[in-house]
Amino acid sequence: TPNNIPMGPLTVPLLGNIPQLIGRNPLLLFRKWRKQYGDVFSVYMGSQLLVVLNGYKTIKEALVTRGNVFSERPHNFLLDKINEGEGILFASGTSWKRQKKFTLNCLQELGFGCNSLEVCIVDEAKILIEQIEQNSGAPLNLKDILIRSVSNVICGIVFGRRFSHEDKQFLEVLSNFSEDAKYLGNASILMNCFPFLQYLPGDLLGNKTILEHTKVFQKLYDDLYESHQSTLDDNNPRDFMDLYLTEMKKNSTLPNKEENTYSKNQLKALVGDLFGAGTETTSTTLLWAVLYLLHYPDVQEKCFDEIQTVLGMERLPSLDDRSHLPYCEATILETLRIAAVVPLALPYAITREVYFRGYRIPKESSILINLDSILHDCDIFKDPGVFRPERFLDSSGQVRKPNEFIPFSCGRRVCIGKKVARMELFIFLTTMIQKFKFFPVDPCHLPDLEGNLGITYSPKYFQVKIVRRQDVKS
Ligand code: HEM
Repeated sequence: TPNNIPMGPLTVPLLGNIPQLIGRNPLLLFRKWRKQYGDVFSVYMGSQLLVVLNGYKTIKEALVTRGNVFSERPHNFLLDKINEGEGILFASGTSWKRQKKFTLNCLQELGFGCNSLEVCIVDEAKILIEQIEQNSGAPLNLKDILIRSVSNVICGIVFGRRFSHEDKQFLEVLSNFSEDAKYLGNASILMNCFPFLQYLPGDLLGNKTILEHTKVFQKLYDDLYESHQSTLDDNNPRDFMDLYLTEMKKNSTLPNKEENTYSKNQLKALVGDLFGAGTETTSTTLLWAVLYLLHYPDVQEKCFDEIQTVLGMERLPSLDDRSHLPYCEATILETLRIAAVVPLALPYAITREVYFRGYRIPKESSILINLDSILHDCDIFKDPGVFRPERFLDSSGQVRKPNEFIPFSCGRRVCIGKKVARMELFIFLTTMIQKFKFFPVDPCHLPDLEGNLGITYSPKYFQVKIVRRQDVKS
């Protein structure tokens, strides 16, 4: 290729590879292009070069061995407008490093991996069960209920409170986040390549809707910010917001203003990131789990039998049960693998020219980390399209995770929420399986296993019939 840039499919003038991608599942195309062009290939969105990295060795070499080069995010037209480069998800440089480190420490302090967060998740699981019970036996859109439960866990961490499933403001923010996640992937990529699209009449790409939604979130955030400010006790932090406000106060006395990366706007961006990154991902994984259980009823029964043997029907699952429920754990791992909920991680940027695996990657190129290429690699996971939890069990029935299993990515940008996500997935899923049995609404037409790619890869809309275990006729 000219100038030793990675090879890739033929491009159309001005549009690059957009015509091949429109209306198709990019993940399937990327699988095909990997076979044709190898583990490092190029795709053009307009004139913008995206280098797609595939396979465990290549991705690990980039994100871990050369993590100093592969750790920045590209400018994103929409998110720059919303977050002004602050927060974690789409921030870069010193500000990102400080905010990520601080957030990780806070999450640790607030009970990541220890009891208080677990209590919050178990309480939320009880409410989830009540919500499902109200609709037992009728076709149900489980997605909305799951989003409310999962985001209440984030609310507990960030604001120290939960919201009722009927709270109008809460419901509006959640429905906005869901809609934004659908639009964000396509809208922001296209708008980055063709900024003039923002001036088109109407709102074909959803950019105007997304910006409108930020106002609703801003109102909720402002209310909670004020109430935290007025009741703050530096010595008794109640939640993430309190910890941040205390740190902000400390930093405001720094003589060198450049050093201070703590601000009200920065906090708003962080809260938005924790919601955005923590809610859609985890609830979508749970939804995929239910969808796969509909397709693989034997797996559902094995999980139920294991739970019944270890816990019975009454005692609710807790994190201590994880090691005693290896088949359930393996089912969660298999869902994280097969669903690949964040299949292309988040885009990376190269801020200077880089030589990688013999190729030249020009400055300002974007990099896509194709996690799907690992999680569906048939050399690592035999028959990758088959849902088989046993692949995560060793010969003695204990959980076994290969190093290549990285649904949360790796290196400096690794997901900060992977512990909390794993806790939620375990408690929510095992509690639901203990109490209910999932049935397809129409046994002759199971919901589609091919999903939609936005920022996450999510199932197409489906309903499920959920029946209380005690009401199931054997
Ligand atoms: C099943 C659930 C989840 C999955 C599969 C998942 C996966 C990922 C992936 C693949 C990335 C991209 C890393 C990269 O760019 O290389 C990421 C980033 C991130 N995740 Fe998660 N995540 C999940 C849940 C959560 C939760 C619960 C939180 C918050 C509590 C969270 C917070 C974040 C943040 C803040 C980042 C950005 C990290 C950075 O840019 O430095 N995630 N996640």
